[in-house]
Amino acid sequence: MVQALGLATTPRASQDALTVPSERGVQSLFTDTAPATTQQAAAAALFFKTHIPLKSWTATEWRKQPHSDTSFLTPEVTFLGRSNSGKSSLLNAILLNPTLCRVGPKPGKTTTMHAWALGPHDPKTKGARKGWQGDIEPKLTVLDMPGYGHGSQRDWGEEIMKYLTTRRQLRRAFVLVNPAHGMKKQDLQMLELLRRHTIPHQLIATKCDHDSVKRLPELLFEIQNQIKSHFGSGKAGPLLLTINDILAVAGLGDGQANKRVKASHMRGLSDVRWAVLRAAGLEEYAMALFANGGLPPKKKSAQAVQPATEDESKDEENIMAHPDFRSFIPRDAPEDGPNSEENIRALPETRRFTPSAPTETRTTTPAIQPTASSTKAAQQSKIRSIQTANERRVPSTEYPVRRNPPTPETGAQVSEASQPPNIGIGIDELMAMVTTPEDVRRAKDKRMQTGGRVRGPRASRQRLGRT
Ligand SMILES: Nc1nc2c(ncn2[C@@H]2O[C@H](COP(=O)(O)OP(=O)(O)OP(=O)(O)O)[C@@H](O)[C@H]2O)c(=O)[nH]1
Ligand SMILES: [Mg+2]
Repeated sequence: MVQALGLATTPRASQDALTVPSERGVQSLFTDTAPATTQQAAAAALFFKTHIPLKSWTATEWRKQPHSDTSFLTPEVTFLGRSNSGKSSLLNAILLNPTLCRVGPKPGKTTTMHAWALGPHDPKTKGARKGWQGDIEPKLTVLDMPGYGHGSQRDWGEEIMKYLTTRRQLRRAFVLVNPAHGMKKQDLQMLELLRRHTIPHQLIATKCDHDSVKRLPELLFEIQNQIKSHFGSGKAGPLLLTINDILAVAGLGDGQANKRVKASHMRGLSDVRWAVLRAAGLEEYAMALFANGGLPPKKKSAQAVQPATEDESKDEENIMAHPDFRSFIPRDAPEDGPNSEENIRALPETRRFTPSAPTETRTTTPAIQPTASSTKAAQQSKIRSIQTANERRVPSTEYPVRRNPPTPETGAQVSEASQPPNIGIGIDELMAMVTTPEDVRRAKDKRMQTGGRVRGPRASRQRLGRT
């Protein structure tokens, strides 16, 4: 059962086929999702090594993608955070390409959304890769976002708000926070927004290599306390489970743009990579890829795609058997062995995680039976559509699933536990988070009046007595 609960009981194999840089220096604290085992870390590293990022879209192009496009189904994860929190650096590090996203010491380096589609194509020809049987389909899209807060663009709020609230294939938003600065107002507002729209999210503490690293546990507790005191324990309680784990990364930048950072200085990347794969539902794929020595995992035969059984609709049992069962343990679960099955079963019913009501597809869509197709390509696409349809039948129970409001046609209801708390935040509030160049200039003026040092032409003019 321990394994079924997703605990990291697998001893670290000393002789793994693929070795990954030692990244365990900074441990993730508060992990309800078990940290990646050595094998999982290696599988994740192999996935990002074999799936090369290609620019998929930028800025507002996401709106133009037709729904029939295959990219519509490609899972997406995004990286959010204040300007200069290290989003682009983290992306470069996990995607193993130090020059992919522009990085700079000044806030506001990234000015628009960039989406990278990760597919198993040849990086030179961008076509099919040898040994991959022509498969170039992107498996995952990762997004680099402009930062909010100081130094950001005025149009940040509106566009990204629209993206976040309407993008259906968005599987998880990683919110990056510098623990030395703690949770700022904008970060808490961002969490409110994510909760309100039940967008799965997870915190990542960045730049943990600085002096702050010695005080890291203390700083992370502080972050957790800030979140707790901000949200309280009311109706938002169950949703607190979505940010149970704070991952920590370090050594991803040195203050100089595009300078290669030594891999040995990086910490915590494995856990982030694994979390990305988990968010996109690619763990099995990555492990199969790893087991297959970096070649495409063997596809399941059409027969292997079974229709959902009646048992699968029993949510309670599904949750118990779910490898991420630990994610559902409420924060204030009994202290003594909180992850033991007895303790979880001992929790009152109301305290257990209740999954949302069945999706419209589970009740209305019959399981799709595969049929023989004439061509291989047609067969493969058929299998894919069956898998997708069947996957939709049982929604992910790890995080509250975002869905449309219940419609009179389908009658689908959203259970109370998954109802977003009624926290008011809209475009206006988000716009207020954004600092304009005027704001920055005004802040500089203020600092000058109060005797603060200001750099730049105005300061030089002042020094030369020309003002
Ligand atoms: N020391 C240290 N510096 C880091 C780390 N990660 C990023 N940096 C530095 O922090 C600065 C900002 O990094 P970016 O990746 O550009 O930050 P960003 O969040 O993308 O910033 P915007 O694009 O402005 O929103 C750069 O100078 C990086 O070199 C880290 O883990 N440790
Ligand atoms: Mg950036």
